[in-house]
Order: sequence, then C-alpha cells, then structure tokens
Amino acid sequence: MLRLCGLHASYGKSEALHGIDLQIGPGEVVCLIGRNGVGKSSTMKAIVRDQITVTAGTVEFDGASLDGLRPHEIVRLGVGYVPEDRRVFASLSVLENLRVPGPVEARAMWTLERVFALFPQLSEYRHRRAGVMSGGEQQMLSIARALLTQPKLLLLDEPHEGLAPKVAEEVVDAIVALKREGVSMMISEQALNTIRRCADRLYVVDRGRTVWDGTVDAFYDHPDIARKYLMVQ
Ligand SMILES: Nc1ncnc2c1ncn2[C@@H]1O[C@H](COP(=O)(O)OP(=O)(O)OP(=O)(O)O)[C@@H](O)[C@H]1O
Repeated sequence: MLRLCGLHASYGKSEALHGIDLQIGPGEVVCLIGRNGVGKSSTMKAIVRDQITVTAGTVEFDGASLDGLRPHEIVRLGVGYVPEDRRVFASLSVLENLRVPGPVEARAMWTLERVFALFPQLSEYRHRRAGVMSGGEQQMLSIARALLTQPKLLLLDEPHEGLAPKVAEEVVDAIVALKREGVSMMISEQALNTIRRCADRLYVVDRGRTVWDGTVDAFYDHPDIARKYLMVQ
C-alpha cells in the first residue's frame, strides 16, 4: 500500500531525513518510534509533501509514485493526515470543520453519522466553535475530518501529545476502534502502552534514518533496541 525507499528530505538547505525505508500493507498499523527530533514527523510530512521537500528516494502509494503531486492530490488518492498541531479552523464550528473535506456520498465508508458514532462528544458539540474546545476534542475533530476524506491510509502524528491522561486514553480507544475497522495507519508514537494496544509492527527512527523494524513482540524481545534508540542519552 505504502512504500518508502531511501527517502531523503530537507527543510530548505537543512536535510532532516537521510534514508527512510518502510512499508505498510493493507489493514496494517505501523508505529514510528524514536527520540525527539529524529525525523518521525518529517517522515509523515514528506509523504504528504507538507513543508518539507523530498530530495531523493521514492514514495509509492498503491503502486504509483507520489512524485510531483500536491498535498491535496495525495489526500484525494487516499492518504489522510492528522498533523501534530491538529490544524482545526478555530473560528468555524465543529460541523463547518467537518464539511471542509467536501460533500460525502451516502454510501461512503465515513459519513458524518459514522464519525459522530466514533466521537460522540463531537456530535454533542457540533455547533460549538472549534477554538473553544479542549485539546482532546480538537484532536478528535482533526481525526474525524481526516476520516471524511475517505482515507485508505491514515497518518497520525503524535495523536495524544499534550493531552490529559483520560482524554489521551479516549483518543487511543478511537484508534483501536479504527484498527478493528481495518483502517491502515502510520502513527508517530512515544507511549509504549499505546504501541502494545495498536501496533502490528514498529519502525525505529534515529537521526533521520530507519534503523530497526519488526513486530511488537520482537521489539520487546530485544530490550537493547529500546536502550540504544529510545532512552534519553
Ligand atoms: N519546519 C521545520 N524547519 C526546519 N527544521 C525542522 C522543521 N521541522 C522539524 N525540523 C527539524 O527536523 C528534524 C526532525 O524533526 P521531526 O519533527 O521530524 O522529529 P520527530 O522525531 O517528529 O520529533 P518530535 O517527537 O519532537 O516531534 C529536527 O532536527 C528538527 O529540528
């Protein structure tokens, strides 16, 4: 479904990714893990061409190269993106934010009714301005809006960053529900309990490169990997 090969990418003249290799199959949930600043967010940005420029390597989605496509064209092909900063429109209501992706066909996989069933608070607050909602509610809104683009693959960048533990747990519950629905996801994640609940496989990123990948069980069988690449040095 998604394949990154030898990906290099830069912010202006500053190269942030120096060789990312990864793939995600249909229905798979893959977590990117690694210390702060190693390139997890940049990998997602490189896939959707957000702020960063791909300078070498390839990104293929459903067998076709994403080279030369603009962000909205990549979304239209089926890559949903929930950025770390959520980017809800603060002055618009929940409902207006959810209408941003455009009209949804009645037989689409994700309709307003279905995203409201996943996030009942959004239904309750549908006329509330997004800017006055809590961080957790804004995160749910950002995920719901991405689902309404009918993604085949959802990229979630640190989905519960900065949220209170109870709200963070609700967001993780929603991710688990999406996994049960068969939604393919790439999640930038630091919390090991989330990884245990959601991930099929992991990629460890270090200094702009993928340095290890394997199943969650294999990761826990190799504590040296966590010591080397995740502990603060
Ligand atoms: N908009 C930007 N302009 C210039 N450099 C950037 C920008 N965003 C990130 N970087 C740099 O790119 C490198 C990778 O950052 P990135 O945000 O991808 O890391 P990360 O693994 O997602 O970390 P975190 O968990 O802290 O978000 C870092 O050196 C960071 O300073």
